[in-house]
Amino acid sequence: MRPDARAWFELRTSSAPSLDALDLDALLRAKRRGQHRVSVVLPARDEEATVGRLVGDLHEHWVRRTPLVDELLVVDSDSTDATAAVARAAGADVVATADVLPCHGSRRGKGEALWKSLAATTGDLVVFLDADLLGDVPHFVPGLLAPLLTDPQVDYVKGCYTRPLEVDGSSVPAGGGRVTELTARPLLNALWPELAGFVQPLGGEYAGRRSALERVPFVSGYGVEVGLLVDLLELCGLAGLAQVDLGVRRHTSQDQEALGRMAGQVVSTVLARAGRGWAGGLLTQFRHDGTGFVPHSTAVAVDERPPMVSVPEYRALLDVVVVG
Ligand SMILES: O=c1ccn([C@@H]2O[C@H](COP(=O)(O)OP(=O)(O)O)[C@@H](O)[C@H]2O)c(=O)[nH]1
Ligand SMILES: O=C(O)[C@@H](COP(=O)(O)O)O[C@H]1O[C@H](CO)[C@@H](O)[C@H](O)[C@H]1O
Repeated sequence: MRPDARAWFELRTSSAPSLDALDLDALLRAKRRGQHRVSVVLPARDEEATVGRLVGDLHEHWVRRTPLVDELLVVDSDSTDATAAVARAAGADVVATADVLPCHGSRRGKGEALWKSLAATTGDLVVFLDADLLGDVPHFVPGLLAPLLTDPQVDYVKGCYTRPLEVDGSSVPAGGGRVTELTARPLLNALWPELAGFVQPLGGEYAGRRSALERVPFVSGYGVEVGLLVDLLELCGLAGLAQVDLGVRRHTSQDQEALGRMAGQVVSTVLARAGRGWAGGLLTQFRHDGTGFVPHSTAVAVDERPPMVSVPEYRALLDVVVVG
């Protein structure tokens, strides 16, 4: 690592305490002192199998028992299953991506759900968690919030963790984060070496100040995490970014072909931010049909939404919230 990345890694990497070691009173005092409002957002597409337990845990710990979270929102991203009903029954508010800022239409992708969530929440601190997380993860929320509640210089916090890989229902202790290890990390080291200290640049668990999040574009698909990292580096500087060790992160994994398409979106975003671009924006992959290889192409061109602060309807919403 370059000296600046190494210095950042030493200074801005912290560890989240376990739930029983957490000083909840101190956290709540910091929240009150800063007059903070906390929104937790779960983007979800077809997550009925996992979203209920996850939302139930979060609601029990951080809404019912301890008022750390003021809004718990699941953004239903074109689900075809019972994600919305399961999430609502477990205690979350639920909104369909298409129903937020409808005048701006609706695009496919995780980043679209995250962008729209800014117009569907009111917290000055926003926590994002994937909805396919497995295991006990309530400590992720205070872990991600702590740097924002205690250090005014920090605007954005990424979770980091070890990443087992779920294969055919069984879990192997390492091997997760395939796009991170095989695509994002080499590219970021090459093009933004100051970001080399991020352990999980693509991780789906992160938190930020609304004042920063609303000033950067949101890539509509899976390029959203790498896009946010590069754009927030520019907006906030490396000193404004932090990471917190959350322990272990397990989630439902996709197959290699799907991750190839995800990697295509990540590469497309990196090339766009590096001032290059992907001519044609098409990724060609191959399947074998028993007699020969069959090519099939997927569009991976970057599609992104502008900084939310530039959207008139969003500013009108904030005026209402401020006045109201
Ligand atoms: O179009 C999409 C794709 C994904 N997701 C959600 O974004 C999170 C991460 O997506 P996924 O699990 O597909 O990625 P992985 O974790 O496998 O990298 C999950 O909560 C998905 O339900 C979403 O809201 N809209
Ligand atoms: O980190 C990664 O390599 C990918 C794939 O993880 P796995 O190999 O399925 O554990 O997962 C992340 O990347 C996506 C794109 O940034 C994020 O949207 C996901 O939340 C995150 O899980």
